[in-house]
Amino acid sequence: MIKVGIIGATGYAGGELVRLLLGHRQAEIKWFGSKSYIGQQFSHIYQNMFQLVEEKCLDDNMDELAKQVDVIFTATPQGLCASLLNEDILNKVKVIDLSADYRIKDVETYEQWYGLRHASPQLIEEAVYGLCEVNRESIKNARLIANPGCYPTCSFLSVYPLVKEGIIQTETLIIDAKSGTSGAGRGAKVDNLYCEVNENMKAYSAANHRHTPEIEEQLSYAAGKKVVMNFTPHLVPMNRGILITAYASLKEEMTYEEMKAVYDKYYEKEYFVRVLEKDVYPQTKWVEGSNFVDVNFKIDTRTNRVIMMGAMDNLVKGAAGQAVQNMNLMFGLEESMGLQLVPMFP
Ligand SMILES: NC(=O)C1=CN([C@@H]2O[C@H](COP(=O)(O)OP(=O)(O)OC[C@H]3O[C@@H](n4cnc5c(N)ncnc54)[C@H](OP(=O)(O)O)[C@@H]3O)[C@@H](O)[C@H]2O)C=CC1
Ligand SMILES: CC(=O)N[C@@H](CCC(=O)OP(=O)(O)O)C(=O)O
Repeated sequence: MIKVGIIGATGYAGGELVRLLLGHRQAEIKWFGSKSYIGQQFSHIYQNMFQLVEEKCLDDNMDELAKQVDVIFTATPQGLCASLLNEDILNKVKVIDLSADYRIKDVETYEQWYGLRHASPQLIEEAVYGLCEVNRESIKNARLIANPGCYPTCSFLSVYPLVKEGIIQTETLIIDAKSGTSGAGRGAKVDNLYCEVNENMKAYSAANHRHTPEIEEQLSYAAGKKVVMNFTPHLVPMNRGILITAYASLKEEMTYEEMKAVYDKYYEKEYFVRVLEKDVYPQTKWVEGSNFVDVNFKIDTRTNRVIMMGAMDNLVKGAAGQAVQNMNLMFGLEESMGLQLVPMFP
C-alpha cells in the first residue's frame, strides 16, 4: 500500500484527489491537509465523504508528513509548495505538486508571470513536467513532479502531434479555451458568484494569462524551436470541463486521412487520449468525471488552416487524475490504476 498525504485536501483539486484515491486499491490517504479546517473532520467539510472518511484535517507540516507517507500531493496556492519543500524532504518522500511552482524551468519567467518570488529555485531543474503521454520514462524515476496546469494539458494535447511533426506554422497558432468555474478553486471570489457566472460567458486574462508561458515552453520542446502563440481563456457557466479550440495555418495542404494518421501515431496507444471519429467534435460532457482527453481536428481547405479541438475534465486529467497517473508511474503501478473512470452523462 502506498501511504499518501495531501496538503490542500479541502480544495477542489485536493477534494478530487481524495475521491480518486479512495477508489485506488494500492493507495491509502494518511494525511488530509488544510489551512482553515485544521482539527475538523474532513467529511464535515465535504459531506459526500460522510462515512467514507473518518479522519480529521491536519496542517501543512511537510517535515512531519515526510516521515509518515511515501508520497505527498500539494494541491495548494501558487508558491506554497516551493516554500515548504527542500532537499531533506525529497530524500524521504516523493512529491507531486499540482501548483505551478516547478512547471516553468526559467525562474525569472515564473516570477514575472506569477508575481511571486520562488522560494526553492534550486529544485526546479530536477522537477519533471508530469505530462505522462510525453514524459512517461522520466516520470518513472522522478522524486518531484510538476503536475501540468489544466489549460496547458488540454491545449498541449490538442495540438501536440501537429506541432511535433512540423505540420503547422506555429507563429499563427491561436488557442481559445473555455473552463468551468471549479477551475478557479473553492475560495470565495466575486467573479465566481452564481449571479456573475450563471447565464454568462466572458474572456479573461487575454494576452496575459499565467498559463501562456507554460504552454509555450512545452510546445517549444515539441517543435524544437521557440513557439509564441495567443492564448485566451473564457469562463463558462459549468462546474467542470475545459474545451479548447485552436487554429493554425498549415505549411502544406494535407488530407483528412494524412492528418488522422499523424494523430494516431501519437495517441493510438494512449489510453487516456481519445482521437474521435471524423467530424465528431469533443464535448465536455463526454469526458466529465473521467481522465480522458478527447481530441479531434478539422482541415479548412478554404483558409488553409486547421482547427484543433480538445475536451477534458479540469479536475481529473487537468489536476487530480493526472496526479494519480503520475503516482502510478512513479511507484511502478499500472498507469491507469484507479483511473478507469467512465465519463458521466448527462
Ligand atoms: N481547480 C482546478 O481545476 C485546478 C487546480 N490546480 C492547482 O491546484 C492547486 C489548488 O487549486 P484549487 O483546488 O482549485 O484551489 P482551492 O482554493 O479550491 O484549494 C486550495 C487548498 O489549499 C489549501 N491552502 C491554502 N493556503 C494554505 C496554506 N498556507 N497551508 C496549507 N494549505 C493551504 C486550502 O485549505 P483550506 O480549504 O483549509 O483553506 C485548500 O485546501 C492550485 O495550485 C491550482 O493552480 C491545477 C489544475 C486544475
Ligand atoms: C476558470 C479559472 O479561473 N481557471 C484558472 C486556471 C486553473 C488553475 O487552477 O490553474 P493551474 O492549472 O495552473 O493550477 C485560472 O484561469 O486561473
